Amino acid sequence: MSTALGTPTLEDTYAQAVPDLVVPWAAAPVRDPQVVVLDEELAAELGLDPETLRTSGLLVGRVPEGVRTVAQAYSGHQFGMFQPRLGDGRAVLLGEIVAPDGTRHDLHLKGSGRTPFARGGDGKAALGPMLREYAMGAAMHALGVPTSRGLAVSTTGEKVDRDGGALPGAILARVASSHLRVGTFQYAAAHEEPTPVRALADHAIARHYPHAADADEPYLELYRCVVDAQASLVAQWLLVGFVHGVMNTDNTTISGETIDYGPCAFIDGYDPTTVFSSIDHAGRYAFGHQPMIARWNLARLGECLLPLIDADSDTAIEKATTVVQSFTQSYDGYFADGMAAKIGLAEPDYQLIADLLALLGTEKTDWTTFFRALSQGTARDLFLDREAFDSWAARRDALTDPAAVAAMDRVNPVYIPRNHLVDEALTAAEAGDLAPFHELLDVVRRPFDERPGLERWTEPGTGPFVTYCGT
Ligand SMILES: Nc1ncnc2c1ncn2[C@@H]1O[C@H](COP(=O)(O)OP(=O)(O)OP(=O)(O)O)[C@@H](O)[C@H]1O
Ligand SMILES: [Mg+2]
Repeated sequence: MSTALGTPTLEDTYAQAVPDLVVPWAAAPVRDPQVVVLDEELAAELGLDPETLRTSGLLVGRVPEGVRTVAQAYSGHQFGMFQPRLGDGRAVLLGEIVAPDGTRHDLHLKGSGRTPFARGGDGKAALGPMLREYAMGAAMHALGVPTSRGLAVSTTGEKVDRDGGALPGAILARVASSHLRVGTFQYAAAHEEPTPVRALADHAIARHYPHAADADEPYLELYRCVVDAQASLVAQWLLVGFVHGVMNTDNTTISGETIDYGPCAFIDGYDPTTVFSSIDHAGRYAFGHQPMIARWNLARLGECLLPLIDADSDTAIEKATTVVQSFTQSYDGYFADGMAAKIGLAEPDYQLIADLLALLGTEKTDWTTFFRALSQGTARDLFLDREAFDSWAARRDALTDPAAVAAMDRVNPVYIPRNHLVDEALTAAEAGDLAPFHELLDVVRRPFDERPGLERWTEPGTGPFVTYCGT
């Protein structure tokens, strides 16, 4: 069913394809909605009129009659422990929008009230974390990393209780190419009847990897595609210095987009052991662990697909194992290609890259600053042990013509959302001052152009490097 809604039309192909994986559910009514930020560029990409969006109430869940909004079921491994029933506890899927360019996008609300999946939660979200998700999605998009994106954040006029304090409540309207997660497959597989993994897999193929439908082994091809998309995604995270923070299987997408910006942050100094989340005591989701964890999560997806991959279970395991093992090689290739571009090489040199990482790790050199300094010829000044840098640099047979230097500057950002400045902007926003948040957005939306007056955005924080884990 699709329903006209002024300009946009909300479709529900997901709910139709897998009705057992959704619960019809409406967003809770909002007393006093105020749109705090709206991404007009994203609205335009979707063919939506910003003014209609601001006034129609759609951004807090007011949909025209006949639109069937749903909460989606999913399971997940959280910090390695399987939780059979998670799902949208505080979210609803409003529907799918087909943009003028023909691409399909979910429009989803986060913080829109309790659903049957809420368990103990209040169904709400606080303004700070929703603004964090909005800003991080905008930053990642500007950096060219596949991501879900905030369309808008609205305050609800109500307070939410967090850590004993009352914070402004908010709803994030989020756009993603879908909300299919590894955890969605886990839910379908764990609840055999009547939730068909096959129908879910067919929907995923049609939506994200249509060529797989024509492959000899469509479900194996689907698996291959997801493994490859995640290998590419996680390589891009490491290349920009991003730590997701909660890489549970329910936060791992089938599309290969980044989703759920909780306790996430960008590193300052290079240190693979960096952990930002205050709840990640064992460092499971540390910066340098992310490729290994992605592969672990993808193995969980493979388990769900086994019955579709081959009727003989040994054969299915053998085929799926080959695919998940290919993650490492794919990841290494994406990462090495990306590093070659960052340091101005025509071809990856694995040893040179490994030695650079060791060098940067020794002094915890600022990851973002280093690569821009390298193209400017000032990287040496960043090191205490300059001879160590000199001997590495002497081995680097870099491209030196101006076009090559400019190409480096197109992949190495000047500005990232430095964690201490993000926290500063969110604290101000929660106190009613949005100016620092708008500055943050302005900075991260143009990450590659150096601009005067933004020097403090290139300075690392002084720690402690823990993001607040508020929701
Ligand atoms: N305040 C809350 N009320 C109800 N359920 C919640 C609340 N906070 C989190 N949950 C649920 O806990 C689970 C894990 O939460 P997590 O923080 O990963 O997801 P999320 O951030 O709410 O959503 P998403 O993954 O879509 O970005 C999900 O099932 C989520 O819906
Ligand atoms: Mg989540």
